[in-house]
Amino acid sequence: MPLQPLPLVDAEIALDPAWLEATGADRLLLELRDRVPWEAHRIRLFGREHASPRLSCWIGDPGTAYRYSGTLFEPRPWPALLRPLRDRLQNETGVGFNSVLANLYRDGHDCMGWHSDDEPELGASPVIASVSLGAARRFVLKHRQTQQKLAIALPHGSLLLMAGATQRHYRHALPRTTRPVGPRINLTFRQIHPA
Ligand SMILES: O=C(O)CCC(=O)C(=O)O
Ligand SMILES: [Fe+2]
Repeated sequence: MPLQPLPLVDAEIALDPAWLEATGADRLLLELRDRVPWEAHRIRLFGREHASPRLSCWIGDPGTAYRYSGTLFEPRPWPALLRPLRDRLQNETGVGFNSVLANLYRDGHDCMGWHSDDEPELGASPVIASVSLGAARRFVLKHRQTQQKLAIALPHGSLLLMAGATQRHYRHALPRTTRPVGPRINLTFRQIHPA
């Protein structure tokens, strides 16, 4: 299924709900869960350090260190099973992704707060390719000025592409849920421009 553009002012965003076929997505979910060196990153919020409410791993080519929530993360090497995904994304988008932030949301308590992926090393108009595996969760975008909101379910095997001015005008979040949900892995492929 092709990427479908989502109607949202000041944004360039598109979704393919079934970018990966189901068995490939199943295998990726299980293997990533076992093989990625998941860490509880420390994040700084209002001057205090907390363990972030999810597990993460920063993966990338040498030279793609990433400053995020006040901490500098050195990249872990690419696991072999992510290379075909990165190559396919590069072929389909023309973007040379050199890094990926992997997040593991163990259950509905795990979440991600409001933010934009607008760190300077991502450049002026970052292209973010977000692949979701496992439990479908609600992803929410909110316009910085108008507060206009869009909520999208991100199903197993989906690809969400954010580009253009999306990060400038919108913040996004993955809210907590009280619904009983299984684990979810999200991969946000990025292009870091080394300083
Ligand atoms: O888990 C998601 O779908 C969102 C992840 C995200 O926003 C990020 O990694 O910056
Ligand atoms: Fe993000």
